[in-house]
Amino acid sequence: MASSSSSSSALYRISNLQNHISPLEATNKLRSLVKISPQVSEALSNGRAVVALESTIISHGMPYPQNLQTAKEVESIVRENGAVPATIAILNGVPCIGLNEEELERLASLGKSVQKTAGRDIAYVVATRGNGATTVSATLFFASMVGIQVFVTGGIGGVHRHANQTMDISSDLTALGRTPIAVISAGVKSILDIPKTLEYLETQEVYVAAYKSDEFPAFFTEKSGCKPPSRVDSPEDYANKKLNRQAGILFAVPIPKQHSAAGNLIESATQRALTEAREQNVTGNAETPFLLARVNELTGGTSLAANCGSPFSANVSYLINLKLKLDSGLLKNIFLTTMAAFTVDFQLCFIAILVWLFSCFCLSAFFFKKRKEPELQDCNLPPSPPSVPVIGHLHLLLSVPVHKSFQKLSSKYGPLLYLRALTSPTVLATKNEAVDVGKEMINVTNNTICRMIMGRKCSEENGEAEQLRDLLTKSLSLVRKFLIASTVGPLLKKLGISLFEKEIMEVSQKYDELLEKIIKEREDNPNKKVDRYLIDVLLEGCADDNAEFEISRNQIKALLVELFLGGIETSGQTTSWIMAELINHPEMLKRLREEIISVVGKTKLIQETDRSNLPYLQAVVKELHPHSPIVVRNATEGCKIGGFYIPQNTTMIINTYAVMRDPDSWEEPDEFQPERFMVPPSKGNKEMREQLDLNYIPFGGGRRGCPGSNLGSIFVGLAIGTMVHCFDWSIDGEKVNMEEAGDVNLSMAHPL
Ligand code: HEM
Repeated sequence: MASSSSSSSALYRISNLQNHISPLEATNKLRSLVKISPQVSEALSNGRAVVALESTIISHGMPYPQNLQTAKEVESIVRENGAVPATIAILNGVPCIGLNEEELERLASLGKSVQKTAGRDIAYVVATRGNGATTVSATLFFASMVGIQVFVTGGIGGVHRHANQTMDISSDLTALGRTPIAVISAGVKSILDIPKTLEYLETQEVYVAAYKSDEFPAFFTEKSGCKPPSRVDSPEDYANKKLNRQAGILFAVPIPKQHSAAGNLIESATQRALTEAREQNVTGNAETPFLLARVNELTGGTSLAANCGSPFSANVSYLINLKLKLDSGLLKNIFLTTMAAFTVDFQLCFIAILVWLFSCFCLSAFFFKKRKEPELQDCNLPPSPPSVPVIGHLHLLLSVPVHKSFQKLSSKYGPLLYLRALTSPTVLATKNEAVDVGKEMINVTNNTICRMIMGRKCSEENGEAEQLRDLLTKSLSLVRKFLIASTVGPLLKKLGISLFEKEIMEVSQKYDELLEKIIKEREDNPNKKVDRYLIDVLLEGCADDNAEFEISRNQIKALLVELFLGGIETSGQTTSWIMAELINHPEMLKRLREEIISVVGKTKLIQETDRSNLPYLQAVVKELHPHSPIVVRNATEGCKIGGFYIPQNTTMIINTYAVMRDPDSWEEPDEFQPERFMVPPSKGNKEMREQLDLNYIPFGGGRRGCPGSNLGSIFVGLAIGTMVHCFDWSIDGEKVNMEEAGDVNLSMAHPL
């Protein structure tokens, strides 16, 4: 059953990492942490059939809510066949065998922010209390641990085509070799090396049989050209194969006839992509991403999946449908990242530190006299909500989503709040800060930013794009940590605790490797004098002792990281929110489209120069959801704000979210009303326009305000304009779900 009380401590969980070294001990310890659903538990003790299901296909296979619907459909087919489904996943560090509706919904809606968890990752995800979607190898591990004997999955991994150079062999195969479970799958995809996969399974002593076929199926097609070691024709046959061995059994069930047409289409696209890869000499690690992307392009991704999504049949063939449906979804290549999992992990570590600090403080309060701060005693500090002894208001700073809890406090105590995290003072200023921003936001994609900086995009094919996205997600998860660290960090540093150093070092090392590669490529570019981008100018400055500016190689890298971080996620999220609002307000979408058509026409694409003639487009873009709900400043010296005294070294948290939703400043602040920004530039409205500018702070403000706001406004206007101009939009259900993910960046809880 669920974890013991001690297991809720992060340190305890982290100590579990050592079990990685000793798998047997790990298995025993993990068993005590596993949560088995009442249905699965009852079925196992009564000897009823239980079918294990993996969860990576839910989190990474399709977008929400399609994935939820499919997961439920699959479970109900298992039930219809008289067995109990046990979908396996790790939630908040607890391995769950069998998910209830709520858990399934959560997993599905978290999507790709859940860590894809193979066997080797289990200890890490559990120890850091993360959310993990189990792959074949991890599902095998948990299923066998609790005594489940059958596992149905879409497909298993295999030996990659260039494994002789790359050693890329899926751990699914070794896991099968050591786990005595019957795995039913649709075979192995032809982008893998099927003959070598079968060889490897033989080495692992895995019994392999094709179901009612003399050929081993290739996932999308009935035939792969490879002969399976054996064949089974009925469940009885299967039962006869179920010997008491220590290795797994793999049953490969060919795609059902009714789906073979769609399967053949995917297969022929795969074959074409393989030929192209050979022609273009794409090999090694670059080959699989190249093939997946190319097959996606050639098949149109989801349209094919929809064709394959017909009702599941009553026997094991349902898994083929599932496979097809999910895998086509996978090919869609949608990368949705949120920071939810990281938040959880961070909070846990922090709680552990807190417990320790609490003890230290109790002792110090007992043994040492409190230092007085006479200079503050007569000061008119801002109002302060009740605090908890020793930790002060730290619990408020850690609450999620922090901007909403601050907004509530401000509505009760006023625009300026004095908070104390341990001993560090913090001021929340939530009103009318003078800022000089207010330009529309823009969708600056990863590619656009990279192209502007270095003249080429980070390529999907060689994995660079994925690498960059991964680094951005990790960096953004560190942002929240930095926010907290900026309030309590100096104190902890004094106590010899360095927060997140290891994590920061890892991320920065990976950035360094990626950027070093890009910089070298630019340095070796023979056309660099003609074909000049930002990076070339910076590199020239670095190499030239007499240049107008001085910049080191490391500083160039830091600047590029800053631009990636500042421009990519912000623009992407902002665009999603705006588009979601427009879809929920079809009359506004219609008005915007009419404006664009009247200026641009129906046959041309919207250009940068059209923007000034599109006031409604500009207003729509301005009516955004602020991507960074809080920005932070530090008072380097004591000062007065709004009549209150702010002591030196106070961290000031500006709640842009609350300012942008302040009912004293905005009429109906929670409503999407682009019209509020359509104030005619006549003299009479000057004051009104100035007031609007003062209240409008989604780009922060002052010297550290966003330097990319202007640049962004050009491209994002174009992105929104183009999407509205060129496409019809419709969604499942009546409205887009506008729930906010509770995090430091305002992302959609249910990505559009
Ligand atoms: C819709 C798009 C964007 C939004 C909502 C946004 C928002 C913000 C916010 C709120 C800040 C913090 C400001 C403060 O502390 O006062 C910031 C900082 C920054 N932004 Fe943006 N930004 C966007 C686009 C861009 C783009 C396109 C770039 C450049 C390519 C960029 C580069 C930066 C940088 C480098 C900083 C750090 C500035 C500093 O610390 O001095 N941003 N952004």
